[in-house]
Amino acid sequence: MTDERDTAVIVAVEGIDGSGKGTQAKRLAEAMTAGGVNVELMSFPRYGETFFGRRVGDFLNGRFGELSELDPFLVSLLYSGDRYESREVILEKCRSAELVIFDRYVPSNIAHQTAKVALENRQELREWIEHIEYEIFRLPRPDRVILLDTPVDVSQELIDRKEKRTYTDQAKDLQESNVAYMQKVRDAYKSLADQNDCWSLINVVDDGGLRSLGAIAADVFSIAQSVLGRPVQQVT
Ligand SMILES: Nc1ncnc2c1ncn2[C@@H]1O[C@H](COP(=O)(O)OP(=O)(O)OP(=O)(O)O)[C@@H](O)[C@H]1O
Ligand SMILES: Cc1cn([C@H]2C[C@H](O)[C@@H](COP(=O)(O)O)O2)c(=O)[nH]c1=O
Repeated sequence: MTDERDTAVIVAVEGIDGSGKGTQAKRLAEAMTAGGVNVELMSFPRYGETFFGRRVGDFLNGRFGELSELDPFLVSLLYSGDRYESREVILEKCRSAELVIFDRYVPSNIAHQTAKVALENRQELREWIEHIEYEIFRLPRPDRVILLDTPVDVSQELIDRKEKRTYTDQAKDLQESNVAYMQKVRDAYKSLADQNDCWSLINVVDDGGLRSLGAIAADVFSIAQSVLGRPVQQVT
């Protein structure tokens, strides 16, 4: 048995840095709570809360070297370690809530690390990460992954709007400042969404430019509601 989840439906909100994940995950939690759903929200990495989370912060501040110098197979372990240390908290939330929302989860590790390797090595790295996180660490799999698909130039502007982060004094960390890398991550995310039935893609930008937070939130709510399998009243 690899999945010790009890009853909670797990939704992971994903996307490149600055795509609005934190904002939309929080809005979804608030809207579902207002509609009477018992919700738990968790964000990864847990920078200040776990040993590995602090090491992720070190990595993103460049302590271990430049992106190109670091093997993504090994980098992925920092993030997996953060979730492994959080395993009891995750399982407790899955036992107590009806809906657990993750602002980034295992798919972030798959998209970000596979974007750093050649196309022919991606499948191996993806299976590596899934084996470690879901089989060895026995973390629950998400029921639905919601991808907020955002052009990199737009996400770069949105990162600039972010408040100061706890793990870095820099406006953009090691990965965020690398636009070419972020484009590869976007492509990796889109290809994962194409390949997996449990992924839903939401466009953050349309012909009119950046969509409003409310319009995107309505899409996110509708997907989460369908996974929950019951109507939830939307309190405005
Ligand atoms: N559709 C939008 N319209 C206007 N502002 C937005 C939109 N989406 C996000 N923002 C703003 O952009 C900034 C970044 O959003 P947010 O922190 O939610 O992104 P994120 O994907 O969680 O970023 P990261 O991965 O770097 O943590 C915030 O100030 C947020 O309010
Ligand atoms: C959870 C997780 C994250 N990452 C990457 C994605 C981002 O570049 C950073 C986290 O930055 P944020 O501003 O706090 O969202 O780390 C990853 O590669 N693997 C993961 O599991």
